[in-house]
Amino acid sequence: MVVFAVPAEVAVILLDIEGTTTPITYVKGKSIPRETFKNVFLSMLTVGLFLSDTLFPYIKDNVKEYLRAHWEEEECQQDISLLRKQAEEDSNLDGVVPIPLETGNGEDEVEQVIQAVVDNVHWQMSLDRKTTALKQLQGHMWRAAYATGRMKGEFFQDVVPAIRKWREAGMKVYIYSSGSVEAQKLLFGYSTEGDILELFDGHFDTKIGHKVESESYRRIASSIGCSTNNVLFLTDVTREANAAEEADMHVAVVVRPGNAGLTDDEKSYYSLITSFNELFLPSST
Ligand SMILES: CSCCC(=O)C(=O)COP(=O)(O)O
Ligand SMILES: [Mg+2]
Repeated sequence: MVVFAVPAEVAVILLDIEGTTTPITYVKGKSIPRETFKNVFLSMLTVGLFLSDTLFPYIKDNVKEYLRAHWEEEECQQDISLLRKQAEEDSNLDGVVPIPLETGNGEDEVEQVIQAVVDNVHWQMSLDRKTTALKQLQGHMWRAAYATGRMKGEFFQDVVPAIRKWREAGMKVYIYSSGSVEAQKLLFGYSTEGDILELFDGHFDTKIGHKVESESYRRIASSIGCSTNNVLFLTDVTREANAAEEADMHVAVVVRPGNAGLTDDEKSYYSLITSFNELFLPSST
């Protein structure tokens, strides 16, 4: 087993979600050929099993219905204002879908605005954008899906036992994901392992800054009340690892089944782990 020796100055472990604690297939869905899907689906029905939904496909399939059902609510209107503002900022990007203002001109107009929001969300998701506006709407949509048990957070099997061990060793554990803090709390609060929110000392999302900008990692350390070199950041994305390292955090790149491949240069430059069990804490001697 490869071992990553955690430097003695590290007191905080900061975790990414997608590709680090949680399979990418749970976030983005599985691309299964139609025929295979039909067969799997039929055999699941036969044995009375049903898979829980995965995050992004749920949004794509349900966004229109959600907007229609929640249109009059303040929270939904705030989400749309934020998406509209983001679309204005994106006006120079190829394929952007602007979101018109509603002027109170009847149901047809509402349907047109809803369709624009749906198209904008689909466009952003096709590019896997991590805008705060998109992530905020997604978080609100997942709330009902988790609460009804239609969705349950999933983790690689080493994740929860390792975090418990780190905490027993005195480490603080935080999450930093592009998913909104609300969405993070749903994932860990309604999971296949039950409610495990108590395992985390706090959560950060893109409101603190984007994950590929080093300033975000300085802000996180300052918000935790420690120096950046007291933090070890675990992520599957080397651009994020690079930004954290630039801010003087320690980093290890997590290699999981289904993650994007790394170049030879990335493989030789970064410390790589394939399981949280490969972290060796100073106190575990
Ligand atoms: C609460 S998890 C939602 C996942 C998500 O929306 C996402 O964009 C994943 O980003 P990450 O920063 O965890 O890789
Ligand atoms: Mg990730």
